[in-house]
Amino acid sequence: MTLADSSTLRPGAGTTEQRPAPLRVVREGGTIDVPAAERAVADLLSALGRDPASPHLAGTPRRVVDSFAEMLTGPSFDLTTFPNDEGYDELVLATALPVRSLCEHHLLPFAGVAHVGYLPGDRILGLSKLARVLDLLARDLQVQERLTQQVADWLQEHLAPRGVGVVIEAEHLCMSLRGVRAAGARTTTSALRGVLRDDARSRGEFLSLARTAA
Ligand SMILES: Nc1nc2c(ncn2[C@@H]2O[C@H](COP(=O)(O)OP(=O)(O)OP(=O)(O)O)[C@@H](O)[C@H]2O)c(=O)[nH]1
Ligand SMILES: [Zn+2]
Repeated sequence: MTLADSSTLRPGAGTTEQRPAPLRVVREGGTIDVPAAERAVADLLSALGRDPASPHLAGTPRRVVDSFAEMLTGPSFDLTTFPNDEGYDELVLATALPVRSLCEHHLLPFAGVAHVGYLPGDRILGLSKLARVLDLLARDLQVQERLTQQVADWLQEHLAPRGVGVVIEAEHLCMSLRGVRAAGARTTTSALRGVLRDDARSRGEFLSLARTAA
């Protein structure tokens, strides 16, 4: 199935100097050809030696395509920001945000938590939007490293904070349920930008808070 790459998330039009409109975060393209996808799942069942016409499997192509559609498309939202009138200049950190994504190698889920923080510049972000950006970028065929970097780069570009930090800890079913079967193994990735990357004290504070939250 074809979905637009996460890099096609883009702001909507319309900002003014005095009262910026929120950026509309949308996903371009990525329409799923449902009948073709259902045929492909039925073909896969046949190729695996199963009878897709059996009463037990008759609804399976539809359910599989519904599941992929849910995991690969996400709702648009407004990236609401507020002026940082009080000049808040310490870390804003959201911890234990749920992450669910699909490994692009095996089409199996990986899931865990993310800790996403930023050092505000001129604007602060509606807190829920950290989770929404993460969720939308995660609804894709991914590797954990790319997802981690995409969240950091996207926030750096659209919020223009002084720094961004993202840590993701996840379990990959392709690694725990099959293959090497390392049940319970977790993978940690991080992406740091701006002051959180360049300043040792800020970097240490962010990583230690993220570690405490783990
Ligand atoms: N770097 C990275 N690798 C991943 C991620 N998700 C899955 N993989 C790995 O992708 C690799 C694919 O390797 P292959 O050797 O082609 O696949 P495979 O034969 O199924 O490998 P095994 O999983 O070792 O059985 C595996 O090592 C997976 O563990 C991810 O998010 N990041
Ligand atoms: Zn995998």
